[in-house]
Formats: sequence, C-alpha cells, structure tokens
Amino acid sequence: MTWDETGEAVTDRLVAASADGEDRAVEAALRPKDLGEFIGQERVREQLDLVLRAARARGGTADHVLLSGAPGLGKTTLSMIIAAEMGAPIRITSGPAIQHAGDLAAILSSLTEGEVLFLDEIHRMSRPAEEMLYMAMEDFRVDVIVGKGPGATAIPLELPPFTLVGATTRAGLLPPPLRDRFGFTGHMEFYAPAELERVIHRSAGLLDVDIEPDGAAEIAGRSRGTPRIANRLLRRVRDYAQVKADGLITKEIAARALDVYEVDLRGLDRLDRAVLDALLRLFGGGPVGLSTLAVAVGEERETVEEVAEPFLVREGLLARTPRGRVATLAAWAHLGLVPPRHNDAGGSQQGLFGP
Ligand SMILES: Nc1ncnc2c1ncn2[C@@H]1O[C@H](COP(=O)(O)OP(=O)(O)OP(=O)(O)O)[C@@H](O)[C@H]1O
Repeated sequence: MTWDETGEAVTDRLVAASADGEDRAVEAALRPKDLGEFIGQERVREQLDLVLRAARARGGTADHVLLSGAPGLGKTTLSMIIAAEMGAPIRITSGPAIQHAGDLAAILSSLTEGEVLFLDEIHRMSRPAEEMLYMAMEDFRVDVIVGKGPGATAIPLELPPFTLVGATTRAGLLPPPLRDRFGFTGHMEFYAPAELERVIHRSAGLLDVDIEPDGAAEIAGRSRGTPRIANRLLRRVRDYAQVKADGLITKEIAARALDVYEVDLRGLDRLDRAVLDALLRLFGGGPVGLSTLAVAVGEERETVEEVAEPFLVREGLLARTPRGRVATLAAWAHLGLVPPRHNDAGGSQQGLFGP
C-alpha cells in the first residue's frame, strides 16, 4: 500500500477523505471565499473572526494560526479565507516539500509584508527546517548558514512580518516549542449531517445541479462528516441523475446512485462492510486478531488497519481491544444480523461461526 503526503493511505475509494485528481480540479471552484460563506465549525469560525478583526483594527499582521483536523474538513479553505480577510496574498507549501532548512529560508525570505504562508502537514517538516521556523515565527528573523564545517558562518536575515497558517491532521505530533508559537489553534471537527446538507446545496448551486432537500440529506448522511466526500458523492450522484433520470437529484435517485457505488446509509463502502461482515459472520463478533481478520477478507493487514478500521472505530461499529478486534452491538444492527446471546464487549466466543 502507498501513502499520500498527508500520511493517508492512497486508495481509489469514493469515500476516501484525501483529495484525488478530480477533487483538485473542481475544489478551487467550490471553496467558500470568506468566513461568512464557510459552513459549520462555529467555534473555530467565531474565534478566528475575532483574531482577524483585531489584527485588522490594529493595522497589523494576524497572529500565527494552527489548524488541526482530519483531511477534507476545510483547513486549506480556511487558510485562503484568512488571507482574503486580511487582504493579503497567500503562499502554499507543505511540510514534506521542505526537507532542508535552505528550502524554508528561500520561501521565508521571499515573503512580502503581511503575506500568509500556508504550511500543510506541518508535522512532517524536517528537524532543521522546524528549528529555523521557531525563530522566524517569533522574531521574524532567520540565520542563513553560509559555507560548511568550521568555516561556516550564520548570516542573520530580517523577515517582513507574516502570518504562518500551519495545518496538521495530528496536533499531538507537533513538538511543544512549535505548538506554543501559534497565537491561535483551531480544532476542526467532523461536520453534522445538517451542515453537510448546506455544503451540498451550496456546491449544487455552483455546479448548476438541481437537487431536492431530501436528495441532499441522503447524500449528507453517507458523507462521513467530511465536505470533500460530500462534494465527491454529489458529483457521482449528478452523473447518475443525468444518465438514468432527468438530472434532478431526488432522495430516491441519490439512494439508488449511492447503492450502485456501494456507499451505504452510514457511509460504509464495500471494504468496510467486508471487514464487519467477516468479523460478525466468521468470528461471532470477535475478539479476533488483525492478521486473521485480514486473511478472512483477503486484504493486507495494513489495508484493514489503516483504511477500513479508523472509520469503523469512529462510527462505534468496531473496537480495538488488547485481545483483538470486537464488533459492537451497533455493527450487528447495521448489517441486520442478530448477535449471539452472550456476545459482549469482552467478546464471548459463543456463536463463533455466526448466526
Ligand atoms: N466549511 C465548508 N463549507 C463549504 N465547503 C467546504 C467547507 N470545508 C471544506 N469545504 C470543501 O471541501 C473541500 C476540501 O476542503 P479543503 O481542501 O479545505 O480540506 P483540507 O482540510 O485542507 O484537506 P487536506 O488536509 O486533505 O488538504 C473543498 O472543496 C471545500 O470547498
């Protein structure tokens, strides 16, 4: 299996949270342009609004901002909004793209006053670059090392004030000295279905797609709390509505389309359901070891662990216990199966070969 620059497993799943080529092509057109247009994330939005208003009133540069949260929740979008609200240009790069301190020095020294530097996956920057960033954030200065060995000298370089917007999927991975240098940290949550409905209506308007409220609700419920997935499912449902109907997305059309694409009512796809199905039918709900489960579904261990399990755990359908993987009662209900009588979270072995 391979991983993308965010550390997420690369798959061709319709419900993947990371961006594929088509997403990148349409996302620019779908991004909200200001805080008022940005849906959901009330707390982050309100706090950020205060930070930006205060900076504008002072006529200065906004404090550095750290955004944490899962892929596809709107971190890049928010960073662009920050720049737009400050009337500043934005430069976009990512931690893995900065392997040497010199790469970072080149970017920092070319920033203009007030510019926003968006550093995606900031936790994946190299150590020397990270140390250079500490000084740049705090003192708007970097030491550029010229030469090598004993003759090397540090030449201080003044930087114009800028705003760093760092994004990370895991704030806990950031070293405390880096975390402490951000004036504001916003944690992005998964979106509620009603918020995703608004995202879908907004995107449908921009893409010139006709959609009924029930149709949007049907897509929202299957979008795993993630706007990027909601937008992708909307595009696939639009295709279906065009080919199989008159183009209007109703509840029934959305449900039929997403059934064809094998995305179920809770947003589980074929792989997710195969894992649950094996856990329930073959192992009576567990506990069962990861390797055994992976063999049962004919997948690699990593695929089950990295691709399927995180969402199943988040949805409360599967638990990882020291004794192995265990299905919850909600998993039995979701697949329409009856749990063996003594099944519990500790995982009775009763009904090993399933109901
Ligand atoms: N609050 C929102 N309202 C409307 N659309 C949103 C919102 N958040 C995200 N989107 C849409 O979802 C898509 C993905 O958002 P974005 O690229 O900002 O996510 P991200 O968190 O930066 O993801 P990654 O970490 O993978 O880069 C964009 O097309 C954007 O238009």
